[in-house]
Amino acid sequence: MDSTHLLNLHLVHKALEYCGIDSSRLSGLNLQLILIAMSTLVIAINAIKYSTKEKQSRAPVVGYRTFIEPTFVLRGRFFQGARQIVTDGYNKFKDGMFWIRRNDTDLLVISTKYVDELRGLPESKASPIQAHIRVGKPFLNFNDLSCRINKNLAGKHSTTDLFLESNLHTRVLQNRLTPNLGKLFPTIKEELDYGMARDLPTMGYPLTQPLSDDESFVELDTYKTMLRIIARISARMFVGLPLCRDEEWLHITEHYTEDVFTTVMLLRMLPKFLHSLAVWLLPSSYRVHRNLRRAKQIIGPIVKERRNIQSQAMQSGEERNDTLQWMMDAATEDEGKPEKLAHRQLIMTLGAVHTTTMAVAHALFDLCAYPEYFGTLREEVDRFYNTEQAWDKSDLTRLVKLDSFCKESQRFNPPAIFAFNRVAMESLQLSDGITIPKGTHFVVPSINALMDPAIIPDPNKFDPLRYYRKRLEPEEANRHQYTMTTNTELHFGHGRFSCPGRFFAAVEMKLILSHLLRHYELMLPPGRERPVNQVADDNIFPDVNAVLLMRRRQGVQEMRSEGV
Ligand code: HEM
Repeated sequence: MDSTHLLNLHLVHKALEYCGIDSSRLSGLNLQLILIAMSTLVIAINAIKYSTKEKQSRAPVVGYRTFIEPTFVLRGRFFQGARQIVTDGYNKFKDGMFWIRRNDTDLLVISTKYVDELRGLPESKASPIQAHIRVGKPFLNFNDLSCRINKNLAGKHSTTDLFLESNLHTRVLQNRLTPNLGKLFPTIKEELDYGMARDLPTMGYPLTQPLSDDESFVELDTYKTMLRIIARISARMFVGLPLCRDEEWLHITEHYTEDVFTTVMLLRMLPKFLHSLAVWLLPSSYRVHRNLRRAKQIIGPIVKERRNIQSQAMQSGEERNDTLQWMMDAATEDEGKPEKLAHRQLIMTLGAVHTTTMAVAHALFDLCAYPEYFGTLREEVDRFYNTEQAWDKSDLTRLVKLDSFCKESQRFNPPAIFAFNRVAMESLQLSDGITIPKGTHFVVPSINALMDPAIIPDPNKFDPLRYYRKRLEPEEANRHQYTMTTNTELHFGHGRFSCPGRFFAAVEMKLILSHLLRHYELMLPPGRERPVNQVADDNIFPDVNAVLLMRRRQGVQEMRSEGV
């Protein structure tokens, strides 16, 4: 009799003793029969459990290299290798579901075919906020999957948990900022001009000096310069003058997001029970809290002063058109507390500034990597500049080639591998009978959908005018725009909770690109290729250190007195 068999018999003895049966009175054969019966029972119980489990739970886990690869190794590999792992899963299960293991959590990746039936669900059923913000509980509760999930932004540990309290900022972006973009256009452009004149490395804009043929190229620190310009424009919309030109405020808004992300990425590497301790030790977390404290000190008095002026017989003098004022107007008593309004300014900045900067940086890198498109885009931009009529937002919507370029650049360089992050707040029954259990964090592989030849022809070709060409068909003229979302074009989300700031982002982006196209020559440094994107888990970033070369463009005639 081998040692395993002995051990089994010993366990049978113990089990029988535990049940109050005197096992010494049973023969060896009986014991073996009992052993077989117990094993059969265990197998049967498991088989019943498996067959009655909801179909979804059987979704396969992708990424393991071999069946003996430890899960912590797979999670570690996901940090840099997410794209390949998800692509492998997509290629095998694109019409179904599969699990991926991230350092902090498991995500259920679902087919794009489910997006249409899920996109209208309310927060109480499929919650994006829970998926982005909430922090999982440190200890497991096997009855509630959500306890095992640490959400994308680690909630209170990164100070983003204010999102959970209410959606005041989203209401304001949807109801005030987006509908007023036309009216706000001159203000946006004024801030853009101010930023371009101050922050670009080539001075001399507006073109006061004649250009010489041999004017040399200078380096453009692409990401950092665009970040500053976009932080300025966002601040002008969010808090208005004079704070939007305050160096400390701009610094806070630029760095809050960076430090939140650094904190979140570091926390993901640690077990959850260490998070509360780690946030006290991480320098990035310290900076998050310091910037938040300072933001409250800065915004608090402004809110009080504005309220004082308003209460003095509503004589505010000029109408304030910024999100701080709109939030003050729309807030409930609790939402309107000065420290909460300050906090919300930073939360909104978190959604607005780096996302748009990344998109602009990617577009500039793509422009320089495909310089053959400079001519086509410049021709379109110049046509609009070379008229005497004043610029407005509708001019931007007529920049259809530039719009198409932005969309194609985003297709190749989205902000993340996944979109449509949701947590099932209750069991979700899908139309094909599959269930997503309560508490599951699910996502859609948006990057793969837009690289799938079944969805988009010749997907690996960078074709910046593909959407422009589609729009030449009369019935398609108003479709395929940068800001439009569908169940396969998900980089701004889709449906009820799609990005409320994307129309503002598109205005900023097209203004910046058309300004640069109009006034400057840009190129990659000789011998360099397009800067390679960086990845961290499912996030995708442009190379923040990559430089481009730029110089003023020759022979540009300014028709407009304001010198756009
Ligand atoms: C190119 C730039 C941008 C990209 C790629 C982007 C992308 C996204 C995505 C993917 C979502 C999640 C949608 C979902 O859950 O399904 C989102 C949400 C959000 N975005 Fe943007 N965004 C951009 C610019 C902006 C700007 C400029 C603002 C502010 C003015 C903004 C404010 C927000 C807010 C507040 C949310 C949360 C909405 C909610 O769940 O209530 N975003 N964005």
